Amino acid sequence: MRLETVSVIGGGAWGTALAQAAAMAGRGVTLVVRQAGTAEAINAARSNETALPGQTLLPAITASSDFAEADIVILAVPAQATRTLLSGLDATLLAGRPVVLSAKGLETGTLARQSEILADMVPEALPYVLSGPSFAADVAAGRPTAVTLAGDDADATSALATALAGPSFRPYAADDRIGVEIAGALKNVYALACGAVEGADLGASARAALIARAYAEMARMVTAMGGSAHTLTGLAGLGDLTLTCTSVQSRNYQFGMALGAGGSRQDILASGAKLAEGVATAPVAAALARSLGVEAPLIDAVDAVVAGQADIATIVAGLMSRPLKREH
Ligand SMILES: NC(=O)c1ccc[n+]([C@@H]2O[C@H](COP(=O)([O-])OP(=O)(O)OC[C@H]3O[C@@H](n4cnc5c(N)ncnc54)[C@H](O)[C@@H]3O)[C@@H](O)[C@H]2O)c1
Ligand SMILES: O=P(O)(O)OC[C@H](O)CO
Repeated sequence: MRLETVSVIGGGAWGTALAQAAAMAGRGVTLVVRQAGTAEAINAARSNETALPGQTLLPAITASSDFAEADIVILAVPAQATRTLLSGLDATLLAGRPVVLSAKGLETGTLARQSEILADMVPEALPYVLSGPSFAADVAAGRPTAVTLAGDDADATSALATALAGPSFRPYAADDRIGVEIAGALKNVYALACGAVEGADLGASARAALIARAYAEMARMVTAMGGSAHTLTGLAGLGDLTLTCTSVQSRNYQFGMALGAGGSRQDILASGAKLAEGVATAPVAAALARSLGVEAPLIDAVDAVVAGQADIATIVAGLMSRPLKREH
């Protein structure tokens, strides 16, 4: 299959960074944004100053408000926007082509993973999931980054990984789309919790304990969903959980810090917080855990705090007084 040209749909931080990564890999790239004026501004400045300031875009990138035909399509809009986005695209331009899903979240209402949304909307597309520890600013600046790229056909996934790999961007091919998607969605929920630990000044020991118990909870969720817990030993699991749960640079972590300091979801959003996917995913993950019969006290805790149903002190007291049990 020809893998020369790439359309990245979504002109935010991540879409811009992935466009840059694809250009570094030698691909010809169209960065598809919603407004013609935005495309003109990006092309004129050779930079997407609103979404990813200070990054000069490579010459192989052209911004456009039209979705043109490409060998590889990368979707990089927020998880809650994927269905709307797909409903407005010409499905014939996606049929039989690799469509790389890069949003990290579960859909409100349907509880769907990103690739389930794609299967609903464009069943003829070939789904791939890209996830792992990767801040947009790092990727765009050419700092070393490694991610997981999961797809159903091993040879085709390796070929796609090769087409997107560059000197500073290293995709590892994998086959567990479910595990990778659940890991990417849940790490944002746990990053809210870890940020709250920092915001409430509960200490580095509490944060490390939280990360370890989050990993165990994530493994229960992935297994119940039909994925492999082994996937979590990789970049999309341990890698991204570590990055997002320990970095003030993470938007989910920042949102959690504000919650931990006593802010309400409404106030934090009103103060202009950046996209924090865990906020929408927490209640979906809690519903998913309930539907699967999976014990998920950490997801439930984040859900309760985000919904304003419990304060941090009450949540911590509740978690610390759960019946003692064996670790494994
Ligand atoms: N920023 C990162 O470091 C990073 C890294 C890995 C993954 N991600 C994931 O990428 C996804 C997008 O994040 P982001 O950082 O780019 O967010 P962002 O807020 O910077 O940008 C989101 C973009 O999506 C566009 N958009 C929203 N709804 C749309 C629609 N219906 N149609 C077309 N465009 C639409 C917005 O105009 C905006 O340009 C999230 O799921 C996030 O978890 C982000
Ligand atoms: O800034 P965040 O919290 O959305 O995290 C960005 C990436 O997902 C990190 O891998």
